[in-house]
Amino acid sequence: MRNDTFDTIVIGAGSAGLAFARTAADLGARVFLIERDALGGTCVNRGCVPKKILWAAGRTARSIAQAADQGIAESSSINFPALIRKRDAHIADIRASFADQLTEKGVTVRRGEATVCNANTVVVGDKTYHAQHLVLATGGRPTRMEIEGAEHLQNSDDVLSWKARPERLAIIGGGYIGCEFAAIFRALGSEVTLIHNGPNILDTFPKDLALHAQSGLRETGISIQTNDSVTAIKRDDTLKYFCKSGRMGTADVVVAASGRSPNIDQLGEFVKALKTAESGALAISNQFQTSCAGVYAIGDVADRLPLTPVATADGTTLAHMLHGQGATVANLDLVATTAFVYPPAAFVGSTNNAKGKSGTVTPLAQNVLSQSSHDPDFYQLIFDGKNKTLTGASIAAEGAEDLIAMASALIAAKASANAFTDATPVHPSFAEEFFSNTQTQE
Ligand SMILES: Cc1cc2nc3c(=O)[nH]c(=O)nc-3n(C[C@H](O)[C@H](O)[C@H](O)COP(=O)(O)OP(=O)(O)OC[C@H]3O[C@@H](n4cnc5c(N)ncnc54)[C@H](O)[C@@H]3O)c2cc1C
Ligand SMILES: NC(=O)c1ccc[n+]([C@@H]2O[C@H](COP(=O)([O-])OP(=O)(O)OC[C@H]3O[C@@H](n4cnc5c(N)ncnc54)[C@H](O)[C@@H]3O)[C@@H](O)[C@H]2O)c1
Repeated sequence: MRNDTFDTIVIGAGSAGLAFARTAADLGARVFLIERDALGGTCVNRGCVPKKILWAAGRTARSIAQAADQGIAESSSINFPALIRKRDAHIADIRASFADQLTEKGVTVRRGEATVCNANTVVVGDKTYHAQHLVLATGGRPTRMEIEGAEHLQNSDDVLSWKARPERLAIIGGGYIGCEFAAIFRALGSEVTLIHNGPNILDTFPKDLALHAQSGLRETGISIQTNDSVTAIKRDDTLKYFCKSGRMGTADVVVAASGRSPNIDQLGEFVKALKTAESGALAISNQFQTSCAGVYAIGDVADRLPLTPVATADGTTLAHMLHGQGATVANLDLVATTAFVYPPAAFVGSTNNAKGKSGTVTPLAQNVLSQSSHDPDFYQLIFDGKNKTLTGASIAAEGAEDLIAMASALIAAKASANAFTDATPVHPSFAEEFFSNTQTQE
């Protein structure tokens, strides 16, 4: 058997590419996986994992700072370099375990930058490889802002490789990344300004949840400038940023978190000619096929939802489609998501500002609990007006990133409003409050 010819070539060993390669190999396919950087891609090396470790440290710092309220003596000092060393060692272990798994499963891994010649041919360095199927799983990168002094900006890749914590931080963009970094670095002791170009942060989230998160971030001392943007950065003896509103600020670091762009352009002319969607990502069919037969796209490079669980699910599904008995494509309406602020803000399903949703949405219950606590909890349940089945949920509370998965399962099971009346939650608990309000406000 030729060692340059495979059943499938996969470009990119991030969440999507790894899921595809592992599953396809389990199904008996000969898989060739190309990666130019570290195994694990964005999520493991410069995304979810390093971010969540910092988030967990920030949560601990906040708990210690609030301990005095509970009669516990307060004392905290953060050794940032030690935290980063521990985090990076953990990430190195994950990468090593990926390498072992791929070897065990017989996936051929090639390190280097891939260029696509046609639907069946890929070049890495001076070698050419062939396959029946080609899977593009090249992910995305931070979008470069085109402003005066852009060379002074840092991005999420830079933030997650910092060895020291900046004292004064300005962040441009109030999406997931901007809000999470703002919350984390504030919790770790930095002075933070967040500059967002819309009327409120987290503008892809249900409005009430986004406003709740915004006021929570402000309460921690983060300065949030909405309907504003940075137009220029200048460095002389200090780093200065100039805003559209006329405001000016100084910071040790200015971070651009204004969005991400799919990695399409570096793959060669053949891929550049594939059809893209409005989002800029590759347009795909409901079988993940791009505009060229035999060429597939999964993960952030494809026009889906740029989240790890979607990349992983789609990679697994496509492997079953190409090398197994087929599989059902993950329903994006059931994908739960969380912004890791404090407390985490999570939602799933239809929202009061969801795009493309039809029918009536009736928020049955909405409440702010624990007025005396530092982090009031928030929830919102959306029921289909006619059938009173649960179609959406928002939660901002300690543990919301886990609770929201239960809401997703209830939506999948088409739970009715009665499910909340029939079930008896724990006392005293957050669930107790929102179950009983659902019952009384129906
Ligand atoms: C700061 C941050 C925090 C995040 N937090 C979360 C979170 O908490 N939860 C969540 O669900 N999602 C989160 N995300 C999003 C998540 O990381 C992505 O959705 C996910 O990693 C996408 O996986 P992927 O496999 O599509 O792409 P990637 O993981 O980006 O992998 C693509 C791989 O392709 C390689 N590649 C690209 N071009 C080539 C080429 N020409 N040749 C060879 N190799 C190539 C790249 O080096 C990379 O390793 C976060 C993202 C960021 C940036
Ligand atoms: N917890 C998570 O699941 C998580 C965390 C991080 C990232 N992600 C994924 O990564 C994707 C990218 O995240 P992101 O936060 O970079 O992008 P984003 O598109 O979610 O948010 C960017 C925000 O920046 C604002 N913006 C753009 N240009 C601006 C400017 N010039 N001035 C001020 N504001 C500006 C936009 O209005 C937008 O709200 C997300 O959509 C998400 O899918 C997920």
